Amino acid sequence: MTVVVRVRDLVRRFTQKGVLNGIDLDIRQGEFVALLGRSGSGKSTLLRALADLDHEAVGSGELLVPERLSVVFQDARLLPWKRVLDNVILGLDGPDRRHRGREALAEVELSGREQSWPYELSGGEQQRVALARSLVRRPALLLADEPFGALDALTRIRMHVLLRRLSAAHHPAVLLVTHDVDEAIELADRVVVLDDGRIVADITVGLAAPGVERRERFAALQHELLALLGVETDPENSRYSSNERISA
Ligand SMILES: Nc1ncnc2c1ncn2[C@@H]1O[C@H](COP(=O)(O)OP(=O)(O)OP(=O)(O)O)[C@@H](O)[C@H]1O
Repeated sequence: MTVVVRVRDLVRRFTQKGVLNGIDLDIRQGEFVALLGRSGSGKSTLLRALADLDHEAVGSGELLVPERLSVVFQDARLLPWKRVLDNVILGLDGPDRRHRGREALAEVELSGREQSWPYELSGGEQQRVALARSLVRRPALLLADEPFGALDALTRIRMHVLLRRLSAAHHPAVLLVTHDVDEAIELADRVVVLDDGRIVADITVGLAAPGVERRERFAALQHELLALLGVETDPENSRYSSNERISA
Protein backbone atom coordinates (compact mmCIF):
# COMPACT_ATOMS: atom_id res chain seq x y z
CA MET A 1 0.00 0.00 0.00
CA THR A 2 1.14 3.54 -0.78
CA VAL A 3 2.63 5.48 2.08
CA VAL A 4 0.46 8.57 2.61
CA VAL A 5 2.19 10.01 5.67
CA ARG A 6 5.93 9.84 6.16
CA VAL A 7 7.52 11.37 9.23
CA ARG A 8 11.26 11.17 9.82
CA ASP A 9 13.16 12.38 12.86
CA LEU A 10 10.57 15.02 13.62
CA VAL A 11 11.58 17.39 16.39
CA ARG A 12 9.41 20.18 17.80
CA ARG A 13 9.81 22.46 20.78
CA PHE A 14 8.08 25.55 22.11
CA THR A 15 10.62 26.36 24.80
CA GLN A 16 13.98 24.73 25.55
CA LYS A 17 12.40 21.37 26.29
CA GLY A 18 11.57 19.20 23.29
CA VAL A 19 7.91 18.23 22.87
CA LEU A 20 8.55 15.89 19.92
CA ASN A 21 11.95 14.30 20.25
CA GLY A 22 12.55 12.45 16.99
CA ILE A 23 9.37 10.89 15.62
CA ASP A 24 9.47 8.33 12.79
CA LEU A 25 6.06 7.27 11.50
CA ASP A 26 4.56 5.92 8.27
CA ILE A 27 0.83 5.69 7.60
CA ARG A 28 -0.39 3.85 4.52
CA GLN A 29 -3.40 4.52 2.34
CA GLY A 30 -6.59 3.43 4.09
CA GLU A 31 -4.79 2.66 7.35
CA PHE A 32 -6.40 3.71 10.63
CA VAL A 33 -3.85 4.67 13.28
CA ALA A 34 -4.75 5.67 16.83
CA LEU A 35 -2.31 7.82 18.76
CA LEU A 36 -2.37 7.26 22.50
CA GLY A 37 -0.29 8.91 25.19
CA ARG A 38 -0.43 10.55 28.53
CA SER A 39 -1.49 14.15 28.79
CA GLY A 40 1.35 16.34 27.54
CA SER A 41 3.11 13.52 25.68
CA GLY A 42 2.94 15.46 22.40
CA LYS A 43 -0.07 13.92 20.60
CA SER A 44 -1.71 17.17 19.56
CA THR A 45 1.64 18.69 18.67
CA LEU A 46 2.29 15.80 16.27
CA LEU A 47 -1.18 16.10 14.75
CA ARG A 48 -0.79 19.87 14.39
CA ALA A 49 2.60 19.41 12.73
CA LEU A 50 0.98 17.07 10.17
CA ALA A 51 -1.82 19.59 9.60
CA ASP A 52 0.71 22.42 9.24
CA LEU A 53 -0.92 24.20 12.17
CA ASP A 54 2.15 24.42 14.38
CA HIS A 55 3.70 27.70 13.34
CA GLU A 56 4.45 28.69 16.93
CA ALA A 57 6.73 25.65 17.33
CA VAL A 58 10.32 25.36 16.14
CA GLY A 59 12.08 22.20 15.06
CA SER A 60 13.35 20.02 12.27
CA GLY A 61 12.69 16.76 10.47
CA GLU A 62 11.02 15.43 7.37
CA LEU A 63 7.25 15.49 6.87
CA LEU A 64 5.37 14.12 3.91
CA VAL A 65 1.59 14.54 3.98
CA PRO A 66 -0.99 14.54 1.18
CA GLU A 67 -2.41 17.84 0.00
CA ARG A 68 -5.95 16.62 0.51
CA LEU A 69 -6.19 16.39 4.27
CA SER A 70 -8.97 17.24 6.69
CA VAL A 71 -8.87 17.90 10.41
CA VAL A 72 -11.58 17.27 13.00
CA PHE A 73 -11.23 18.65 16.52
CA GLN A 74 -12.96 17.98 19.83
CA ASP A 75 -15.32 20.88 19.18
CA ALA A 76 -17.08 20.96 15.83
CA ARG A 77 -15.94 24.52 15.01
CA LEU A 78 -18.95 25.27 12.83
CA LEU A 79 -19.57 28.84 11.74
CA PRO A 80 -22.62 29.89 13.79
CA TRP A 81 -23.85 32.35 11.15
CA LYS A 82 -24.00 29.69 8.42
CA ARG A 83 -26.59 26.97 8.04
CA VAL A 84 -25.54 23.32 8.30
CA LEU A 85 -25.26 22.69 4.54
CA ASP A 86 -23.32 25.91 4.02
CA ASN A 87 -20.93 24.88 6.76
CA VAL A 88 -20.35 21.54 5.05
CA ILE A 89 -19.63 23.01 1.62
CA LEU A 90 -17.64 26.01 2.82
CA GLY A 91 -14.71 26.53 0.48
CA LEU A 92 -15.80 23.81 -1.96
CA ASP A 93 -15.80 24.56 -5.68
CA GLY A 94 -17.92 23.23 -8.49
CA PRO A 95 -21.54 23.33 -9.62
CA ASP A 96 -22.34 20.13 -7.73
CA ARG A 97 -21.12 21.39 -4.36
CA ARG A 98 -24.59 21.57 -2.80
CA HIS A 99 -25.39 18.09 -4.06
CA ARG A 100 -22.12 16.75 -2.61
CA GLY A 101 -22.85 18.51 0.66
CA ARG A 102 -26.29 16.91 0.87
CA GLU A 103 -24.79 13.49 0.14
CA ALA A 104 -22.20 13.97 2.88
CA LEU A 105 -24.94 14.97 5.34
CA ALA A 106 -26.91 11.86 4.36
CA GLU A 107 -23.81 9.75 5.08
CA VAL A 108 -23.68 11.09 8.62
CA GLU A 109 -27.44 10.58 8.94
CA LEU A 110 -28.36 14.25 9.00
CA SER A 111 -30.59 14.44 5.94
CA GLY A 112 -33.29 17.00 6.55
CA ARG A 113 -31.07 19.19 8.74
CA GLU A 114 -29.41 21.05 5.85
CA GLN A 115 -31.11 24.34 6.67
CA SER A 116 -30.72 24.13 10.46
CA TRP A 117 -28.44 26.50 12.31
CA PRO A 118 -25.55 24.95 14.25
CA TYR A 119 -27.05 26.03 17.60
CA GLU A 120 -30.12 23.95 16.84
CA LEU A 121 -28.04 20.75 16.81
CA SER A 122 -26.84 18.61 19.70
CA GLY A 123 -23.11 18.20 20.34
CA GLY A 124 -23.08 14.82 18.62
CA GLU A 125 -24.97 16.19 15.62
CA GLN A 126 -22.55 19.09 15.35
CA GLN A 127 -19.66 16.64 15.38
CA ARG A 128 -21.36 14.69 12.60
CA VAL A 129 -21.58 17.91 10.57
CA ALA A 130 -17.85 18.40 11.19
CA LEU A 131 -17.25 14.86 9.91
CA ALA A 132 -19.38 15.53 6.83
CA ARG A 133 -17.45 18.76 6.20
CA SER A 134 -14.20 16.77 6.33
CA LEU A 135 -15.30 13.86 4.20
CA VAL A 136 -17.00 15.88 1.48
CA ARG A 137 -13.47 16.89 0.48
CA ARG A 138 -12.54 13.22 -0.06
CA PRO A 139 -9.36 13.59 1.99
CA ALA A 140 -6.46 11.19 1.53
CA LEU A 141 -5.72 11.84 5.20
CA LEU A 142 -8.13 12.50 8.05
CA LEU A 143 -6.57 13.94 11.20
CA ALA A 144 -8.82 13.75 14.26
CA ASP A 145 -7.86 15.25 17.63
CA GLU A 146 -10.08 13.66 20.29
CA PRO A 147 -13.17 14.16 18.11
CA PHE A 148 -15.45 12.30 20.53
CA GLY A 149 -13.91 13.55 23.77
CA ALA A 150 -16.80 15.87 24.62
CA LEU A 151 -19.61 13.44 23.77
CA ASP A 152 -21.63 11.23 26.12
CA ALA A 153 -20.87 7.51 26.13
CA LEU A 154 -23.80 6.44 23.94
CA THR A 155 -23.24 9.12 21.32
CA ARG A 156 -19.58 8.19 21.33
CA ILE A 157 -20.38 4.57 20.50
CA ARG A 158 -22.67 5.70 17.67
CA MET A 159 -19.85 7.90 16.37
CA HIS A 160 -17.47 4.92 16.46
CA VAL A 161 -19.80 2.91 14.27
CA LEU A 162 -20.22 5.85 11.93
CA LEU A 163 -16.51 6.58 11.66
CA ARG A 164 -15.73 2.94 11.00
CA ARG A 165 -18.35 2.85 8.25
CA LEU A 166 -17.10 6.07 6.68
CA SER A 167 -13.48 5.02 6.76
CA ALA A 168 -14.39 1.66 5.19
CA ALA A 169 -16.33 3.47 2.45
CA HIS A 170 -13.77 6.16 1.63
CA HIS A 171 -10.45 4.62 2.72
CA PRO A 172 -8.70 7.74 3.94
CA ALA A 173 -5.62 7.25 6.05
CA VAL A 174 -6.72 8.22 9.57
CA LEU A 175 -4.71 9.47 12.52
CA LEU A 176 -6.94 9.61 15.59
CA VAL A 177 -5.65 11.20 18.80
CA THR A 178 -7.46 9.74 21.78
CA HIS A 179 -7.17 9.16 25.53
CA ASP A 180 -9.55 6.25 25.34
CA VAL A 181 -7.79 2.89 25.17
CA ASP A 182 -10.96 1.04 24.16
CA GLU A 183 -11.69 3.55 21.43
CA ALA A 184 -8.19 3.05 20.05
CA ILE A 185 -8.53 -0.76 20.04
CA GLU A 186 -12.03 -0.73 18.57
CA LEU A 187 -11.30 1.65 15.74
CA ALA A 188 -7.68 1.37 14.74
CA ASP A 189 -5.58 -1.03 12.69
CA ARG A 190 -2.52 0.17 14.61
CA VAL A 191 -2.08 1.87 17.94
CA VAL A 192 0.94 4.11 18.35
CA VAL A 193 1.89 5.15 21.89
CA LEU A 194 3.71 8.39 22.54
CA ASP A 195 5.64 9.11 25.71
CA ASP A 196 7.60 12.29 26.27
CA GLY A 197 7.63 13.04 22.56
CA ARG A 198 8.88 9.61 21.51
CA ILE A 199 7.06 6.62 20.03
CA VAL A 200 7.37 3.86 22.62
CA ALA A 201 5.06 1.30 20.96
CA ASP A 202 3.51 0.65 17.58
CA ILE A 203 1.06 -2.22 17.91
CA THR A 204 -1.01 -3.94 15.22
CA VAL A 205 -4.48 -4.47 16.70
CA GLY A 206 -5.51 -7.52 14.66
CA LEU A 207 -8.87 -8.28 16.29
CA ALA A 208 -10.57 -11.49 15.21
CA ALA A 209 -14.27 -11.75 14.37
CA PRO A 210 -16.59 -11.45 17.39
CA GLY A 211 -16.09 -14.34 19.78
CA VAL A 212 -13.83 -15.57 22.56
CA GLU A 213 -10.61 -15.01 20.64
CA ARG A 214 -11.53 -11.40 20.01
CA ARG A 215 -12.42 -10.76 23.65
CA GLU A 216 -9.14 -12.25 24.81
CA ARG A 217 -7.13 -10.19 22.34
CA PHE A 218 -9.07 -7.08 23.37
CA ALA A 219 -8.33 -7.65 27.05
CA ALA A 220 -4.65 -8.36 26.35
CA LEU A 221 -4.36 -5.14 24.34
CA GLN A 222 -6.10 -3.13 27.08
CA HIS A 223 -3.62 -4.49 29.59
CA GLU A 224 -0.60 -3.84 27.37
CA LEU A 225 -1.64 -0.33 26.39
CA LEU A 226 -2.60 0.71 29.91
CA ALA A 227 0.77 -0.54 31.15
CA LEU A 228 2.48 1.56 28.48
CA LEU A 229 0.47 4.53 29.76
CA GLY A 230 1.59 3.83 33.30
CA VAL A 231 -1.61 2.16 34.53
CA GLU A 232 -1.07 -1.34 35.88
CA THR A 233 -4.08 -3.66 35.63
CA ASP A 234 -4.74 -7.24 36.50
CA PRO A 235 -5.69 -9.02 33.25
CA GLU A 236 -7.58 -11.64 35.27
CA ASN A 237 -9.63 -8.99 36.99
CA SER A 238 -13.15 -8.96 35.55
CA ARG A 239 -13.32 -5.23 36.19
CA TYR A 240 -11.22 -4.88 33.07
CA SER A 241 -13.42 -6.99 30.86
CA SER A 242 -13.75 -5.78 27.28
CA ASN A 243 -17.18 -4.36 28.06
CA GLU A 244 -15.70 -1.80 30.39
CA ARG A 245 -14.60 1.53 29.02
CA ILE A 246 -11.21 2.56 30.28
CA SER A 247 -9.62 5.93 29.84
CA ALA A 248 -5.99 6.77 30.48
N1 LIG B 1 1.48 26.61 21.72
C1 LIG B 1 2.22 26.10 22.73
N2 LIG B 1 3.08 26.87 23.42
C2 LIG B 1 3.84 26.37 24.41
N3 LIG B 1 3.82 25.08 24.80
C3 LIG B 1 2.97 24.26 24.16
C4 LIG B 1 2.13 24.72 23.10
N4 LIG B 1 1.41 23.66 22.65
C5 LIG B 1 1.76 22.60 23.41
N5 LIG B 1 2.70 22.95 24.30
C6 LIG B 1 3.33 22.05 25.27
O1 LIG B 1 3.76 20.89 24.62
C7 LIG B 1 3.53 19.73 25.43
C8 LIG B 1 2.75 18.70 24.64
O2 LIG B 1 1.47 19.21 24.37
P1 LIG B 1 0.41 18.42 23.49
O3 LIG B 1 -0.81 19.28 23.44
O4 LIG B 1 1.03 18.01 22.22
O5 LIG B 1 0.18 17.14 24.38
P2 LIG B 1 -0.98 16.06 24.30
O6 LIG B 1 -0.32 14.74 24.38
O7 LIG B 1 -1.85 16.31 23.11
O8 LIG B 1 -1.75 16.36 25.64
P3 LIG B 1 -3.31 16.22 26.01
O9 LIG B 1 -3.58 14.75 25.96
O10 LIG B 1 -3.37 16.75 27.39
O11 LIG B 1 -4.10 17.00 25.02
C9 LIG B 1 2.85 20.22 26.69
O12 LIG B 1 3.79 20.29 27.71
C10 LIG B 1 2.34 21.59 26.31
O13 LIG B 1 2.33 22.44 27.42
